[in-house]
Amino acid sequence: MPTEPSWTAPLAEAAVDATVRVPGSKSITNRAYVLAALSSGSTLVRRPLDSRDARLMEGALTALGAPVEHVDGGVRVGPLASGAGEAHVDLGNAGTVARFTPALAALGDRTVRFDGDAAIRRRPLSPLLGALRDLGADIEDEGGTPGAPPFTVRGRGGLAGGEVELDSSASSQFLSALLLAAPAFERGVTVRLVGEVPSEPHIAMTLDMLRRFGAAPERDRARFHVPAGTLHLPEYTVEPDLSSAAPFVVAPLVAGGSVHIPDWPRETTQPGDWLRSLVAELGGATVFDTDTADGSGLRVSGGGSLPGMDLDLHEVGELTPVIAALLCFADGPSRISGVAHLRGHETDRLAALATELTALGGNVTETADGLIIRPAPLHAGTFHTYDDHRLVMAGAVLGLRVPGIEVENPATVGKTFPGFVDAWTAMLTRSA
Ligand SMILES: O=C(O)C1=C[C@@H](OP(=O)(O)O)[C@@H](O)[C@H](O)C1
Ligand SMILES: C=C(OP(=O)(O)O)C(=O)O
Repeated sequence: MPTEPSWTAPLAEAAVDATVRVPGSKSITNRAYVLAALSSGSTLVRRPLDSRDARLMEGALTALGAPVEHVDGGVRVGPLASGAGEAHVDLGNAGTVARFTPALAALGDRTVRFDGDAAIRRRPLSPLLGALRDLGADIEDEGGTPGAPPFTVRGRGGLAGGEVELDSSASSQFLSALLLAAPAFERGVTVRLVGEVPSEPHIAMTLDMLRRFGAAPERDRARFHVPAGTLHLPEYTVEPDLSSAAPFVVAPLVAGGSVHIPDWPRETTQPGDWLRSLVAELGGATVFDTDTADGSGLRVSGGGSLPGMDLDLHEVGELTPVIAALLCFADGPSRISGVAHLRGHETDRLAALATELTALGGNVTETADGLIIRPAPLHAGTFHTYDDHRLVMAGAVLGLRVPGIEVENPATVGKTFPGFVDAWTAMLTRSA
């Protein structure tokens, strides 16, 4: 991964007062691309995310035989075309690519090798590969850790489908992967979940998007059934990424003032929408505004002191780094729980946050499934980011109140938000 000099996260010299446009949702963009590739006709995906993870998905689908074209108004993705031969898929450190694309290879007829960054080799995958094998996929481990990249999928031109058991407790993306590909199996797929699944909103997102593309998924508690069917949706417009919006949403709680985020959806399956209730619990306010010069969106305001919080983030785990940074400024102790699976994210996020916040003077301890954060004054220092985009965002939040926070390798935020540093700097420049 390319690295660059560290970035001194700017201090908020005044209350914030800014409009911030955030890029398209990673989770929605990469689902739309996968569903488009599984469809009978092409889909124009409007306002998609353009970032490392989105480009990796575009590259994966191209390698698997789907045409992907950047056109006026978005990205057009066409159906997967059959074709023999060998292909290679670069997973980078994109969970969505690593989890969503092996099933597509198993349904095709190429021999496809999957590998990516060193970090993706350590992230959980084997329960999904096991379920795909149970459904008839031919997947060969290549040395290393069994059930982890690198591995090779030998497509046999289709799979019958049927019923399969899945443990999706390490990542909701295993379940989403089977559900997204299910309509292309001859008999569809029925998944019986064992254990709990985190990130429930992302499962709702998968079911919602399947329906929009014409599938008929059904859920009965831990049993999911998606019948075989033909998908097609000529156009799909991607919502702004509400998890990428998280640092901007919490900025007024730390610095005072308000931030307007255009196009925040009134209804959404994105986990980031939960931030609206968090802001209210922390003494801030959110309002949907319709008549600003920048169009309709969400206005977030804050200003008072922050109480300590007891938060189970099981359903919204990807928000943890930014929330942990925010809670360092609370005037009472906080506990974050329900996120043991974050140890298998871009990095072990619980260990990384405890280490980095402690090094800056924080009183932060790791628990088995979360963090305990007690009030303590923070000081200047380097905030290491472990090639994790959300740690860059967390470092930026710390810098609002603590002078001299040096965020290491800020470019790694390009996984989901390539223009983050500029957008953050502009928010503070306009507000000063
Ligand atoms: O399906 C998705 O798009 C995602 C699901 C979640 O994964 P986990 O369930 O592994 O946390 C989330 O953290 C990730 O950022 C995106
Ligand atoms: C866990 C995350 O990413 P991925 O899609 O790589 O799992 C994340 O974005 O917080």
